[in-house]
Amino acid sequence: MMKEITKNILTKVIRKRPADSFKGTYGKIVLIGGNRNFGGAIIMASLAAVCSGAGLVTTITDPTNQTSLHDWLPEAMFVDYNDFETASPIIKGADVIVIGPGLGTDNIALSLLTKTFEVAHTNQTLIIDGSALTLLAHNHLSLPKSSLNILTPHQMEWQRVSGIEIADQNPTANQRIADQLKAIIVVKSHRTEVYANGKVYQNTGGTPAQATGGMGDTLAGLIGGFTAQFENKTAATLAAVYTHSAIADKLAKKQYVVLPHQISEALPKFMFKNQESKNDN
Ligand SMILES: NC(=O)C1=CN([C@@H]2O[C@H](COP(=O)(O)OP(=O)(O)OC[C@H]3O[C@@H](n4cnc5c(N)ncnc54)[C@H](OP(=O)(O)O)[C@@H]3O)[C@@H](O)[C@H]2O)[C@@H](O)CC1
Ligand SMILES: Nc1ncnc2c1ncn2[C@@H]1O[C@H](COP(=O)(O)OP(=O)(O)O)[C@@H](O)[C@H]1O
Ligand SMILES: [Mg+2]
Repeated sequence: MMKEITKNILTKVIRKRPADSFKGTYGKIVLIGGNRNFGGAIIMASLAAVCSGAGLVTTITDPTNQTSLHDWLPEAMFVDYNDFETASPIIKGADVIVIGPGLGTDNIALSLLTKTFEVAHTNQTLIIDGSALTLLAHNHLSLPKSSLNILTPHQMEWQRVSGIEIADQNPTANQRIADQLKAIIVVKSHRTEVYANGKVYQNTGGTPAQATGGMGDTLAGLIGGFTAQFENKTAATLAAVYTHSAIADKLAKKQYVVLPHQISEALPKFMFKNQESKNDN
C-alpha cells in the first residue's frame, strides 16, 4: 500500500527550536561534490542545507568553486576536495554527509566516494546523490554498513543503481531492491516516491516549473539539513521531499519556472509557518 506524503508531516517534523540551544544542536553537515564544471550543483545543495537550518555546514569541493561558494554563502566553510587529509576528520565528525551533487565521475570523484564510504560510521546519515549514484552503480560499490544511507536517484540513476529499466520501475520492483540495499530510497519524478522501512510513500506535490538543472541538488541539501536537525530520519526525509515541492507549487502560481535557489531562499519562512507549535497548541 502506497501512503501519501501530505502537509501533516511538516508539523510532526519541524520542531520549535529550544531556547537553550546552539549551532551544534542543529547538526554538522558536510557536502562533497562540485568539480570544475559542476560547481553550481554543490553550491545549490549547500545553500539548501544552510537555509533549512543546519547548524554548521562545510563544503568539500574543487578549489575553483571557493569564491563563488562564499559569494553565495559566507555561512559555509570550504575544504579543497583534493586534500583528503584535511577533509577526513571533518567528514568523520559530521552528523550528515551529502555526497554527489556535481561530483563528476573521474578518478578524484571515485576516490573521494570510496574514501568517504570507508570512514562513514554509526550515527551518521549519508545522502548519496547525482554522480555518486552513477559511480556506485558503474563500479559495483557496496554501501557502507554502519551509516544510515539515503539514496536520491532520478529515474535514470535509479536504473543504473537498481538495474530496473525506467519503463519497468514500479513500487513492487523498486521495493525489492530498496530492501536489498537496506537504505531509504527517494525515487525522484513528477510524483516522487520514498521507500523506507518496507513502506512506500508517494509525494502529493510538485510542478513542471521545477524541471530545471539543480532542482535535485537542492533536494539533496534539504534532506541533509532536515536529517541533521530532526530525530526521526525517515520522517525528516518525507518532510524534506514535501517541503521542496510545496514551496515550488506555491511559487509556480506566479512564475513560469521556479529556480532551485528560490526554493532555498523561501525555506526559512516556510519552516517558520509550518513548525510544530504553530498547529499543535
Ligand atoms: N549547475 C550544475 O552544476 C549542475 C550539475 N549537475 C550535476 O551533473 C551531474 C550529472 O547529472 P545529470 O542528472 O545531469 O546526468 P545523468 O546522470 O547522466 O542523467 C541524465 C541522463 O539520464 C536521462 N534521464 C532519463 N530519465 C531521467 C529523469 N527522470 N531525470 C533525469 N534524467 C533522466 C537523461 O535523458 P535526456 O535528458 O537526455 O533525455 C540523460 O541521458 C550530477 O553530478 C549533477 O549533480 C546537474 O544537477 C545539473 C546542474
Ligand atoms: N515535472 C515535474 N514535476 C514535479 N517535480 C519535478 C518535475 N521535474 C523535475 N522535478 C523534480 O526536480 C528534481 C530533479 O532532480 P534531478 O534530476 O536530480 O536534478 P539535478 O540533478 O539537475 O539537480 C526532483 O526532485 C524532481 O522530483
Ligand atoms: Mg540530480
